[in-house]
Amino acid sequence: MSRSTGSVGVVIVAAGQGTRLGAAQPKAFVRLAGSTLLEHAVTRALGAADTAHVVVVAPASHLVEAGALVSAHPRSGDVTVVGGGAERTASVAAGLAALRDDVDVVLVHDAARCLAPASLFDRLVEAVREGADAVVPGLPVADTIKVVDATGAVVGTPDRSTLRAVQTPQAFRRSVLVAAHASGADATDDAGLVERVGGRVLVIDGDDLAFKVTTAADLERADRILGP
Ligand SMILES: Nc1ccn([C@@H]2O[C@H](COP(=O)(O)OP(=O)(O)OP(=O)(O)O)[C@@H](O)[C@H]2O)c(=O)n1
Ligand SMILES: C[C@](O)(CO)[C@H](O)COP(=O)(O)O
Repeated sequence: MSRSTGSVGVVIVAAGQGTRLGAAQPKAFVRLAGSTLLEHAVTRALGAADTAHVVVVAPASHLVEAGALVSAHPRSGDVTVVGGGAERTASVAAGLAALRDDVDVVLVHDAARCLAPASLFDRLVEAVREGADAVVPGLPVADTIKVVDATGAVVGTPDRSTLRAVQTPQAFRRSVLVAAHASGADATDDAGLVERVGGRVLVIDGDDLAFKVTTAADLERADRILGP
């Protein structure tokens, strides 16, 4: 494994509708302590030590609004806004295609995990720089997990100590992620695509702040964390 020395790019996917949140606008454009989820995510991504380029993937209906939000950031020149797809995987692919040529370490991040701190980005980049192809943050699970069949009957109880609840950002050597996306495989996260093509994925300690805003209760949790 060789050390990576090129630039770091971050793809922030923000093109989902946020159906489960039920807001009047797409989730990334909902406000939290005065800023949108998207702005919180962009600020933290650009706050990471090595971030050179950020690609924001926005809904086609909100490209102008996303551009206006990004333009307020002092480093707006390092941010590109593109349109997303119908599925998260298609949105990530659109973001990947817009990364600068000199980027060789890519982090894929959900705008919905808007409080993931810059320090988490830094730890992931370091792990790729040390030679890993794909590195994701994960937390131990608190519940016992059952595997069930279509009837609801339990078919297994995995050893909980081997399980991790995986977050974003997820970090990759660019060539590895591009190849995984080109394979046409399907997965609920980018690490899953790499796994499908036989790649090795490393899990490092996640961060409680990287939780996903999915429901109104999650938004309230984020609001409480940011305080008055
Ligand atoms: N077509 C899509 C679907 C999702 N996402 C992004 O992927 C991240 C994780 O998705 P999730 O939290 O499930 O968001 P939504 O799909 O918007 O939520 P819901 O399923 O409630 O509609 C979010 O930042 C979302 O904006 C995206 O860019 N493009
Ligand atoms: C990428 C992800 O956030 C990792 O936990 C998750 O898989 C996204 O899933 P969703 O169904 O698109 O919310």
